[in-house]
Order: sequence, then C-alpha cells, then structure tokens
Amino acid sequence: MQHQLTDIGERMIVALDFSTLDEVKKCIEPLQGHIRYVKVGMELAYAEGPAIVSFLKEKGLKVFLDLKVHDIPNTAKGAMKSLARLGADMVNVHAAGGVAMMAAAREGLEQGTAAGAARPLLIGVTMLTSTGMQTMNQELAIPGAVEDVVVHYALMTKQAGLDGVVASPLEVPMIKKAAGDAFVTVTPGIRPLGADQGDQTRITTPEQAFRLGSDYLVIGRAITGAKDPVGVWQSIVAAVEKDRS
Ligand SMILES: O=c1ccn([C@@H]2O[C@H](COP(=O)(O)O)[C@@H](O)[C@H]2O)c(=O)[nH]1
Repeated sequence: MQHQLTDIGERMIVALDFSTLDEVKKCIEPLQGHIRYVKVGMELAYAEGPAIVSFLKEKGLKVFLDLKVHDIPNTAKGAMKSLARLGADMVNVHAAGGVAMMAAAREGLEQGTAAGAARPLLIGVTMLTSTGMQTMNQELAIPGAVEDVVVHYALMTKQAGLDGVVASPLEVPMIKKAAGDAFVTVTPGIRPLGADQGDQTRITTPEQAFRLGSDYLVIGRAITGAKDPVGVWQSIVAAVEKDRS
C-alpha cells in the first residue's frame, strides 16, 4: 500500500489511553480538524464501554478498537461477532493465538458485520513493541531474532485470512517482502525526536516509520501527554512532509 502525502492524517492513529470520557473530550477537542483516526484500548473500553466507539464515530473520527482478543477459537469467534456490531473501523487479535483462532475470529467478524456494512479491518498483533530480544528469548522462551518471529507471525496471520499486522516499523520492510505490499502494517512504538521512550523498545520516529513503509502509525503519549498536543501533531506532520519532499 503506497501512502500519499495527503493521507498522512488518516494514517496516524492517536491512541486515547485514558480512563474517562471527560479526559477523552479534553484531549480531542483541540485536535478536532487535525486528527482523523483514534485508537481505543483496553483502559478506555473497559471504563466507558461500547458507547465510546459511537461517541468517537459521531465526532467524525475513524476508530481502531485495540482489544487484542486472545482465546480459544470458539471464544475468539464469539468476541469478534459481538465487536463487529460496535462500528469500529479496525479490530485485532493476538497472532500468538494461532492460525485456527485467527481464522475463527475472522469468521465471527464476518458473521457479525451487518449486511451492506463494511467489515472492519482485522489485524494480528505480532510481538508487542515493548518486547525486546532478551525478553522474548529468555522470559517468553522464544528463540531467534525478533524480526524473524514477527515475520513468522505475519505469515500465520496472512494464512488465517486477516488483513495485516501490528508490529514495529523496524520490521515493516521484512513483513512487506514476505507477505506482500497490500498486507497492512499498523505500527506503534513511534517516538518523535527527543520524546521519552517510556516502556517501548522497538521504536522509530514518525518520518522513519513512513520511510520504512508503515501503512498506519499509532502515536499515543507523545501527543496526548504533551502540553501542546496540536503543536506536536503539527510538528510531526511537518517533519514527515519535509522528509518526503
Ligand atoms: O505492540 C504493540 C501493540 C499495541 N500498542 C499500543 O499502542 C499505543 C502506543 O502508545 P505510546 O504512548 O505511543 O507508546 C498504546 O496504546 C499501546 O497499547 C503498542 O504500543 N505496541
């Protein structure tokens, strides 16, 4: 998927990691007119329930509902059938649940999507961007290089009929080479120059992420935790445009 400069706004997903609707309103109000796509994670979804998706959709925003379903195939299928009714544009599962689980999730999503409505994109999470090689090798007991495991998970995800994966931008070139350019890559672990790395391990700047071929960037605290979120948003867009010119 070749991104156009005009698409930058729709390709940068702002992670709304808050626990109340008031915090969400306070965050998005000044960003309205700039941002086009937001992410609702577990913190917000568990606190505010499904109504948060319709609230954001009514504001004209696209919604990635990041609940990372990971269970036995039958349960994952049922979860996706229910999630399909909420109106999100993108949902996800953990690829570590395996091909059968991911295929069942896709079936559930298709069954739950209303006739005539677009099915949300279904994305598999590969290795969390907070996980480094040492953690993966020693704690998770998965040998090898992170990139190789991510590509393996991406191929499993493709085999199950999903639309793409969550990974670090660092792995995008290898994923695209193995799974094809149309296979969607959604990449957290984004840190503008000088931003605090926090708990993320496999990071790049927004410019690097686009240069590496990421289709969607997920950016949370660098924007939502800033004193001037609109200023940070505008400086990211400017840096990406400069890098592409
Ligand atoms: O591998 C993953 C999967 C999901 N995330 C989510 O993305 C955002 C990143 O937020 P930052 O504040 O920009 O670090 C967050 O909601 C995570 O749950 C991820 O980081 N890595």
